[in-house]
Amino acid sequence: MVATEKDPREEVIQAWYMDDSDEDQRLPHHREPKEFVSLDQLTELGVLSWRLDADNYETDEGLKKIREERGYSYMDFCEVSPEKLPNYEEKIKSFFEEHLHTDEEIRYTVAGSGYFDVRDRNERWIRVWLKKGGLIVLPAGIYHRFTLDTDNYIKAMRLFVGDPVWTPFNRPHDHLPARQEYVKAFVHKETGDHAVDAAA
Ligand SMILES: CSCCC(=O)/C(O)=C/O
Ligand SMILES: [Fe+2]
Repeated sequence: MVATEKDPREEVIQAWYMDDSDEDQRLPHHREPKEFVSLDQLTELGVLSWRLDADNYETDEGLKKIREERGYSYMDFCEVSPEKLPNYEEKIKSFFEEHLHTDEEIRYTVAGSGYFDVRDRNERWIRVWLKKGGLIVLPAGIYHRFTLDTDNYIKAMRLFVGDPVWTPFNRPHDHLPARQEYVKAFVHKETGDHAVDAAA
């Protein structure tokens, strides 16, 4: 892609640093002034992203290629809304608890939208807004959480390598190998000639 062309992913995936307010978790929570985070910055944290054709996911060659290359053999759908999700209040509360998984969390929005919040290297929350057509991979070991936005609806495809394990490990779970590997690969990694870490 030429530098002046807009990245098509940005139409369905946007990210920004969050404010510190306790208002409704479904609000955007932009800082003042707004502080956007690029998809390249997300990649630096291990968060990968694609834009796909959500109206044709059954036949989409782009999705097929990602699944083949990354070994995503398992697929199902998770619909989150007050009407569709059993035990909605309990589930939405647990999705918004800061947690990690010992495997990647792969979510592809085929309808609606929602916020996946991830911690950066300095423990600041980045809000990642995933709309229809956006696919993200959160790496194993990254602390994150999920909430609906004010439209109150998402239908997400969930992908996994082999039999799925959805277990959330609520923070703190720093001793888990998945967390230690994440920290080594993305928090304490060498960038240029100096190490960047949370204490910097
Ligand atoms: C839209 S998928 C529901 C959220 C979820 O599965 C999860 O693990 C969030 O971290
Ligand atoms: Fe999760």
